[in-house]
Amino acid sequence: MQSLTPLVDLKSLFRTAAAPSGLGHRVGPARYLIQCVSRFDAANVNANSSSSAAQTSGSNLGSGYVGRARHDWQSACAILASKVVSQQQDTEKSGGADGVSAVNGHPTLDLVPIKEQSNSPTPLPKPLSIADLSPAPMHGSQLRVAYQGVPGAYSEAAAGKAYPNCEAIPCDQFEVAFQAVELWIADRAVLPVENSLGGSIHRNYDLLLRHRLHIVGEVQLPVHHCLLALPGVRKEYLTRVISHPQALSQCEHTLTKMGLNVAREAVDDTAGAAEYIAMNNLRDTAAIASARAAELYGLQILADGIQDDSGNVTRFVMLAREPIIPRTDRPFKTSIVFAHDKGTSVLFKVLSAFAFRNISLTKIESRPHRNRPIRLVDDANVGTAKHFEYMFYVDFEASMADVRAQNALAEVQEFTSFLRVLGSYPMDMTPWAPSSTAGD
Ligand SMILES: O=C(O)C(=O)C[C@]1(C(=O)O)C=C[C@@H](O)C=C1
Repeated sequence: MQSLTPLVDLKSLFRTAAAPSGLGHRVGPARYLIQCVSRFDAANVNANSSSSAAQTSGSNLGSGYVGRARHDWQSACAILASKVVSQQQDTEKSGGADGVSAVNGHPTLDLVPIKEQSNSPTPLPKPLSIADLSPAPMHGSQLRVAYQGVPGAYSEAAAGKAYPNCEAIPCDQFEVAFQAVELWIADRAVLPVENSLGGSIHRNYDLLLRHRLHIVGEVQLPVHHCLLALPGVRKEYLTRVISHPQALSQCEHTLTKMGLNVAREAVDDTAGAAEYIAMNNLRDTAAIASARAAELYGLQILADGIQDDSGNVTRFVMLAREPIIPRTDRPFKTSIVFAHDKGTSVLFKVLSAFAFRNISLTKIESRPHRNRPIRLVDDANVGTAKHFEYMFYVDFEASMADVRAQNALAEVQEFTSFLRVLGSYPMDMTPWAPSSTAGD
């Protein structure tokens, strides 16, 4: 009888996110979570109770975030990120990490590692209590989901679609959203990776590789853009349109057709553009953003549905510290990234490993190989050729629990010098209808 052995060491292909670095040896993740999350919770509750929460349908993403809570969260994230670095440096310098004072002039969170008991020469280890093990009291039952942008951003809507009852946590950069999950401040991150008109969001491909989070799901969000301005502002007054670069590129033709040949300026996110206009009372500037952003920041909708195509969809991935267990009872997708020392010549072989097994690829992306961007080739003695080096990202339609996918990856492993499974996760199969455009 033939014995079936797994062809790929699945464990080695999935890499797990580590506990917060620099703190792990003194404060375990659970204790770390108690200290930082409970502070933020207090700030959040205060802010939420003092502002009226405009609820999004199907989720509890309210405007309560707009005021203090968001500011608190964003400074908390910045402080936290710099604190981890400064703690690491302090620990390295002094061989110990006692108190941590203000960072960048901000008042700090209480993230000080637990001190040894000074009156006991040989402190006994303290038994774990149930409180050490259960993060539930700080979290409530709500999942905390980090996204890039401010309330009203499409990423916030994507977080609500992915996790309908979540507490959405705005982050000012993609990198901060990754760190929020790694540092146990958020449970998940929801980040855009590609848009049907604008293409890939390269930054997130690079960050997926740099960080150790796992893709645990995907959501596709129809993106319906509006042109927003202060009440009373007319199209003729505009000298500038601001938005996220993806949103600007998704509306380029429509803006031109509308006669808006004014300056385009890129900002961090669509809703942030709307907020900026409102905060600075800009009567010559319009933002491309969602109708929810108009509502949150008190702007009027000058034009509705200005995306160049009615089928404007952005695909987001959900990220977690742990992978999910792949299944075969529903359609799954798997995302991998690979490279080879001998450059792009292996690409055909890798792709054929999937073709042979009738596994469809849904996406292929290449990014510069940051560790070794250029390879010098000098085989003809006529100067030195320079080859650019790439990392290849491939999504394919199969679960890692499917033996076809395991065999394909075993083969891919033979052809590559680096291979990592970024995640195996359920495909977003929600029925979808194109949204209307300004021309309809
Ligand atoms: O700016 C926002 O609202 C975002 O959520 C970001 C983002 C993106 O990065 O592509 C998300 C969806 C749209 O495609 C436009 C912008």
